[in-house]
Amino acid sequence: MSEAIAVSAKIGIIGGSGLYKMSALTDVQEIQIDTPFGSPSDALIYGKLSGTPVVFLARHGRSHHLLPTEVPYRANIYAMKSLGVEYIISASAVGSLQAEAKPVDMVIPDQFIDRTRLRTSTFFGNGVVAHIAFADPICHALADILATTAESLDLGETQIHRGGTYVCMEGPAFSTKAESFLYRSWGAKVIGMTNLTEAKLAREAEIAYATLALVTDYDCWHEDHDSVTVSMIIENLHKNATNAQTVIQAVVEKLAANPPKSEAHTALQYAILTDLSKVPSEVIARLGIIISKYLK
Ligand SMILES: CSC[C@H]1O[C@H](OP(=O)(O)O)[C@H](O)[C@@H]1O
Ligand SMILES: Nc1ncnc2[nH]cnc12
Repeated sequence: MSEAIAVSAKIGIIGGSGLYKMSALTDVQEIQIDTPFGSPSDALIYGKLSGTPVVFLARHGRSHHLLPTEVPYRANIYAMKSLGVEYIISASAVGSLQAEAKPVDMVIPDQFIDRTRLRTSTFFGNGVVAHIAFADPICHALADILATTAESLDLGETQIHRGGTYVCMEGPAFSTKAESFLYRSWGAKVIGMTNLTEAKLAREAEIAYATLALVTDYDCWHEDHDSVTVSMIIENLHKNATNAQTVIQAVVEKLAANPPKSEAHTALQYAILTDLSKVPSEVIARLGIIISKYLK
């Protein structure tokens, strides 16, 4: 179970492939948290960005030892919630499915398609049924701040693309050409392996969530890029990581000055179908802070 936690932060940052720390953090503390859903990917790193408290988590661990399937998504989101997080900025490496989004560009997606098969993407079950609305899986207000901020900065050759669909595949192998062409025919913009699962759990936890997707490659559909390789991705990730941190720090400043309202913050209000007074106390205890505000 979580111990008493001395720090809190309203803004969480989840760093994906290539973003294992935020260099500009000050007053840094490592926080080990245990949750009813197991241990997070790594210690949560509490610190201040431009004076604002934030908490950072490396999605695959700081040494990148977790496959996308192995990431403990529920523990990660629960741990963020237990520190008081209300907004999560996710930074993620993606392949581009459209020519206009070129490697080193940034995309702020607004939709997902689920191609995962091996993950638990809900806190509910075991006697408590809830169905969150997920038609708009990304917090518009947070995504708008991400896009507006990124557009206002000089990021060199990096261009910003507002909106687009992120296909979330299981991995760890990259797509076949047939799959890549299929996703293009669906009009999807980018492909990755992590963000849909995280966005669903964040919504259940009533945390606003948006993604800064960092384009590292053209997947395998592009005639000039026959297949995706990790070395190609890493090279572009290094170029992207500095820009991503610049954008995130500026976004944190805006969020701190003017935290937006988000529909995510009341996502469970009409979602829980079960009569919670009939649910065994151990089941309620496991859901803990996810549902505590709905217990009379
Ligand atoms: C290193 S390429 C594949 C890997 O990168 C992305 O990770 P993340 O979303 O955590 O940045 C992608 O989803 C795969 O997990
Ligand atoms: N082409 C790709 N497919 C899936 N995940 C990715 N992450 C970065 N590039 C990717």
